[in-house]
Amino acid sequence: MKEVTLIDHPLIQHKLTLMRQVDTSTAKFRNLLREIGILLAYEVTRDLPIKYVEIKTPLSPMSAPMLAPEKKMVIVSIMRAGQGILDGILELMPSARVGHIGLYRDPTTLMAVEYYFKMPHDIEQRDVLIVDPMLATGNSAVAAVDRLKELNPLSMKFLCLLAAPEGIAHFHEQHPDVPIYTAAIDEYLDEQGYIIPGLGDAGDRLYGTK
Ligand SMILES: O=P(O)(O)OC[C@H]1O[C@H](OP(=O)(O)OP(=O)(O)O)[C@H](O)[C@@H]1O
Ligand SMILES: O=c1cc[nH]c(=O)[nH]1
Ligand SMILES: [Mg+2]
Repeated sequence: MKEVTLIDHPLIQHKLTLMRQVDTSTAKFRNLLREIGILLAYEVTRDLPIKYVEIKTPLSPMSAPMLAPEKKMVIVSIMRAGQGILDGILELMPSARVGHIGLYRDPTTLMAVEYYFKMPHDIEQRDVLIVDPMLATGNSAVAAVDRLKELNPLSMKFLCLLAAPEGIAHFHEQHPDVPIYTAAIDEYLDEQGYIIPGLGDAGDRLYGTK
């Protein structure tokens, strides 16, 4: 399949530019990521199926669309930085089930190291939306999908804010069946595996740890 969807809505682009700026505070960065999470979730759920139900307005009966109840989703956040997008998505979909996978990049090998994994028990009956603001080398996203595939969910999508071409290529090579949604594709990775121009270390900027 090998799909990349660029979600380049003007509101998202504007907010992303504010996030990238070096002097944007932790509080502003956090709020912008939450707001972008809402907008991204709106776009990425565009294909959710609907069902018609009979309702009454104050003036008339009608057959009206609602989300099909059998279409069950789980949002999987790659910690830490995924939590920032997750907060926005949950504002839009407050009853969504949530899974967490804790991964950090080893700074020398740039490989993902797992430290936490907790998913809803019925994930094999659900469609998974994995969220992480950054797709850099792609090692974290690939590791998350590797782990989730062991649990056999119905489908998976990967949603991020910024992707590097190298990360997209690596992810496509390993998981051509999982579509990527991103708000921007940047230029390249530097020697430390940071996205250029990027926004820096998303987790550190979100939580003020640097
Ligand atoms: O594509 P990759 O090269 O794997 O890089 C992307 C990963 O790096 C960041 O997490 P980080 O390891 O910094 O952990 P953190 O969120 O706890 O800061 C980011 O949130 C991704 O998970
Ligand atoms: O640029 C990058 C690359 C990986 N992780 C980040 O948070 N930022
Ligand atoms: Mg980090």
